[in-house]
Amino acid sequence: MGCGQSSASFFESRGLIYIYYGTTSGNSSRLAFQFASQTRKLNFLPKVINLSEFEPDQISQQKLAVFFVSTYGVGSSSSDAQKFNSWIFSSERKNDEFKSMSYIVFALGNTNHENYCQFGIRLDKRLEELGAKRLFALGKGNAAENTTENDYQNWINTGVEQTLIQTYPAQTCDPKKFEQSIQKIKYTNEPENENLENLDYQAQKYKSSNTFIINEIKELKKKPTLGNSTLFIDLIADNINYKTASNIAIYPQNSDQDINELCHQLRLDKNMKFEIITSSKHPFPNPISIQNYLRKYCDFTGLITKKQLMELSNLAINVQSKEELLKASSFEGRDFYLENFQKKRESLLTVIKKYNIRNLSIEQLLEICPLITPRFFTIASSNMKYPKNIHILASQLVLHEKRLGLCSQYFSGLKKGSIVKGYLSDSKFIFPKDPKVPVLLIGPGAGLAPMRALIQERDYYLEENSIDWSPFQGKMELLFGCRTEDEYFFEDELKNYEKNGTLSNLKVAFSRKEVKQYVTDIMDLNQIHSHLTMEGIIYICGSSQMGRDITNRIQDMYKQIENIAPYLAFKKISELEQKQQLITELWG
Ligand SMILES: Cc1cc2nc3c(=O)[nH]c(=O)nc-3n(C[C@H](O)[C@H](O)[C@H](O)COP(=O)(O)O)c2cc1C
Repeated sequence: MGCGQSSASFFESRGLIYIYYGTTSGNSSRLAFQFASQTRKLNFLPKVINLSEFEPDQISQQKLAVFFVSTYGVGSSSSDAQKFNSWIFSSERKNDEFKSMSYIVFALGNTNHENYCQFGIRLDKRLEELGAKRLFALGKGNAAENTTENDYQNWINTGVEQTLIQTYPAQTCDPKKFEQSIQKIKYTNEPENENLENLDYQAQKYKSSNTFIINEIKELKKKPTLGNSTLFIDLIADNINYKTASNIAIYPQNSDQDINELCHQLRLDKNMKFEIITSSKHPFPNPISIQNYLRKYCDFTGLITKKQLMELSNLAINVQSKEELLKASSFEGRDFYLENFQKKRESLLTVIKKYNIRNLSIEQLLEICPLITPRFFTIASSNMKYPKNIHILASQLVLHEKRLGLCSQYFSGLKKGSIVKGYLSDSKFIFPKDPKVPVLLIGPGAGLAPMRALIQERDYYLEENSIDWSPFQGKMELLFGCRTEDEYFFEDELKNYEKNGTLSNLKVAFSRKEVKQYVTDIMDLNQIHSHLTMEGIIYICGSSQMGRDITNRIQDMYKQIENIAPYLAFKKISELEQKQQLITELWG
């Protein structure tokens, strides 16, 4: 098909729409592609571009651009958008440089973080400052409750599409002039081709990622139960120079069981191979077998989205099923969706089984299923102590009624010798600028991961009698928290570090013992005050809720000890973050 979707509108188009995204864990790219498919249906010609590939001399001349950008750190962008971030906020930009552009921004973030959606908010303002015309009010997607995708859909429903249609009437166009990105497939007998060249940013990233062999994988909890288990994974990292306490992103895969169930339900022959017919870049290497597409790329076990429900409602044969799916996909049916789909963490797989949908094609899967995105872990080892191994800790996630999250499911099927794909990226756990300052590490549960790496780093230099070279020459103290002794990870190792002087102090809070304590209860506020006065650094890792509780305690400390007003105590937290005296990495 040419420009439009139907033969009647074959030569009709509303023109090019540039859709930019900046992402780390894939949410922004997922929405960018979803938006592209929605605008394509409106006869626009979408061009999806990762912000790492923006063209400085062209972007400001583009007439219509939509940005999907996530926030990381102190109002900053994801790392792929860093270059764009510096460029657009540079004082070299002129006030009317973007006067030809109309734009819309959708910001992704998480309300558990201090700077909710800040990068998107800043970008939205900055484009206006540079003369661009804001076509629609900024949208925001909140990952805190996993509602990013539905926040997006609700935002779309407030009139984004109507505004676009009204502003850009369809005009006759030359279909050859525009690149098309409609994905058609063709079944083939050709061999699978892992080396396809013309890949988009995400696929390129996957292709160029490293492979790691599992050296050891074991449970850390003495009495693990479903959903209360933490794996220790030791990956062989020969020839890979990783940074202590940095991040590793791992690509999970769907299990044989889920693939078989999906193929059985949709009557797909998993050994059939297909190729994607597109003049744009490919989302993954192909030709590929259905089973490999489903295993490595198709995310069909994530929370079902309203868009997927809408597509499934078109395919349901039973009238009641059709109505229910349609209701769940609608704005009015949001409570119905929440109760029956979101809370139960239903996925495309569970819904097609429940509603007996049998006629979903590979083309439709490509259209409505996002690609599997990597999961990030903070490295739990020091590259000085373990130069050839990367350690991670992975807590198990149960979605609903014994169903595991994709990555937990993937890890549960791995053993010594299994191969995983992933890549390294920076974390916020940088070393102190002044190695002599004291550091306080707070990392309950799996939040211990980066702390263990930092402790190992100091221990390495002490063992080598070369503490003057260590990035941690000042005192190092650890506050760890868990429910009972059964969950006291690396107990012997940590006690040893205290014994040999690597740790000046090791304090553990048990939340399920007679005296219930959380890490916040073992924080000595006077001591923390003098720690910060000495320019000491506090590293925190764990759940967002725990991170908030800890920063609230630090605010209490300022109120009590310095006797300052609550808003000033609050401000102190951002100041500490800016001065890199408070370094946090939080999840959930
Ligand atoms: C290490 C880390 C830091 C984050 N920092 C912030 C932040 O400062 N402000 C915010 O609103 N969201 C923050 N987030 C949440 C992400 O922006 C959110 O999960 C978003 O959906 C990610 O989009 P992406 O998958 O496209 O990267 C952070 C997430 C992580 C993992």
